[in-house]
Amino acid sequence: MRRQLPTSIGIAALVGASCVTTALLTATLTRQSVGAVQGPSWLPSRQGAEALDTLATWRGKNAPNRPTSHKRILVTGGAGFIGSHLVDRLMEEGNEVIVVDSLFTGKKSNIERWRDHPRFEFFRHDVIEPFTAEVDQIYHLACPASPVHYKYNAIRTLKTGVLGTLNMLGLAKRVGATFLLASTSEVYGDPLAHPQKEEYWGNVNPIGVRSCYDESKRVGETMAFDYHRQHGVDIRVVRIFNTYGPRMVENDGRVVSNFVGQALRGQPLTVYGDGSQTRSFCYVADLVDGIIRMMNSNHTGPFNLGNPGEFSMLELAQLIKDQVDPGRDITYLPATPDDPTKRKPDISKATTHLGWTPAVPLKKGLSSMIADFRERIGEGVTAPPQPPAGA
Ligand SMILES: O=c1ccn([C@@H]2O[C@H](COP(=O)(O)OP(=O)(O)O[C@H]3OC[C@@H](O)[C@H](O)[C@H]3O)[C@@H](O)[C@H]2O)c(=O)[nH]1
Repeated sequence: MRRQLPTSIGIAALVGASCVTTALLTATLTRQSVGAVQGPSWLPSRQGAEALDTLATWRGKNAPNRPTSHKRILVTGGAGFIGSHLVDRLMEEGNEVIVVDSLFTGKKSNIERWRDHPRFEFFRHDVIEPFTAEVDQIYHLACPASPVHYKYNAIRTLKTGVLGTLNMLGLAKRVGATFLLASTSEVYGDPLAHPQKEEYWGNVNPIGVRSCYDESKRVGETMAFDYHRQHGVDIRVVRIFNTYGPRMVENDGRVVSNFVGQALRGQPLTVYGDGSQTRSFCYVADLVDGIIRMMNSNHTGPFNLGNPGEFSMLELAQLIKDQVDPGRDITYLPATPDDPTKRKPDISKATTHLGWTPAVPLKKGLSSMIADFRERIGEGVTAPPQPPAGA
C-alpha cells in the first residue's frame, strides 16, 4: 500500500529543496561575482569551501539590517575591567555595542551607565557556549586574567580560552566579522629574551599552574591564525601586558590592586619573593586606545600592547606608599610557582604600524586608581580573601 506523505512534511521538503537550490545558486553567483579565496596550489580542492567562506563575508557585509552610519560590535568580557573601558569608548564613538559576559569576574555596575541606551545590549552568557549575533567586529576579551582568578578553576579557564575562542572564531567566520583576540604577555612565560619582541616564542611550562591561562592563550593565537589562513577570517591579535586603573576588581589578587587596597586599609604591603621581579604597567585608557587602533588597522599582529616602563615590585610598593602613606610596612611572602622574573614589552611594532605609544606615566595613573579604590573602600569594601602564601 502506498503511504501518503503528510502535507506539512511534503511542503517542508519542497521548501527545503528550494532553499538548497537558492543557496547553491547564490554560492555559484557569489563565486563568480565576488571571487573565491584562493588557497595555496599544493592544498587539495575543498569542494566549494572557498566560495562558502567568501559568501560568509559577503553575507556579513550585505545583511539586510546592517547599519551604514556606525558599526555593530560584540565585546566578550565587556563587563570586566578592560572590557568595560573599551565599551565606554565604543559607545562614545556612536557604535552599536553588544556585551557578552558570564559575570564570573565582570560586574554589571561597570556597564550600568549604558543599561537603557538604545545602542547597547547586555547578555549574561558564558562564551564556552556558542553565541550568535550579526556583527561587524568582535573584541574577544572574555577570560579571567588575574593569576588568582584563572588558577581558581583551571579547567574552566582552559575551556574559556579554548572553546570560548573557538566559538567566537566560528561566529566571526559565519558573519564575516573582524575578530580581535586579547592575548597576553603570558604567552612569553618566564622570558629568556628581554625586552620581549613578538618574534620571541616564549619559555612556558606546559604543565605548570599558570599553563591553564598561558597555554590556552597560546592555542587561542594558533586558532586565530588557522582560521585566518584556512577560512580567510580577518583577525587581529594583541598581547596585553600588565594593565591597571580604575575598576580593577579590588580582590583580584594582582599586585597593583593588592598594594593599593592594602595601603588604603592600613595593612602591610605583601611582596611575593624578594620583590626584585619586574613588570611594566600600562594605564587602562592607553591600552584601550591601542586595542581600538589595532582593530581598525589592517594588521593581523600579533602586536605587544603595554607600557615599556619597567619596575621591580619593591619599586612599585614604594610608589604606592609614597602616594597613600609612606609609613606602611612591607611583608615578604613566598614567591608563587613559575612567576616570571622579568617582563617588559618591545612596542616598536605597535608604534610603527598603529602610531601608538602609551601616554600616562605610572605615578599619574596610580593616583587615578587610588582615588577610585579610596571611594570603593570607603563604601565598605572589605579586605579580600587571599589564597595561601606561595599558591
Ligand atoms: O600581593 C602581591 C601580588 C603579586 N605580587 C607579584 O607581583 C607580580 C605581578 O603579579 P600580578 O598578579 O599582578 O600579574 P602577573 O604579571 O603575574 O600576571 C599578569 O600578566 C599579564 C596579564 O595578561 C595577566 O592578566 C596578569 O595576571 C608577580 O611577580 C607577583 O608575584 C606581589 O609581589 N604581591
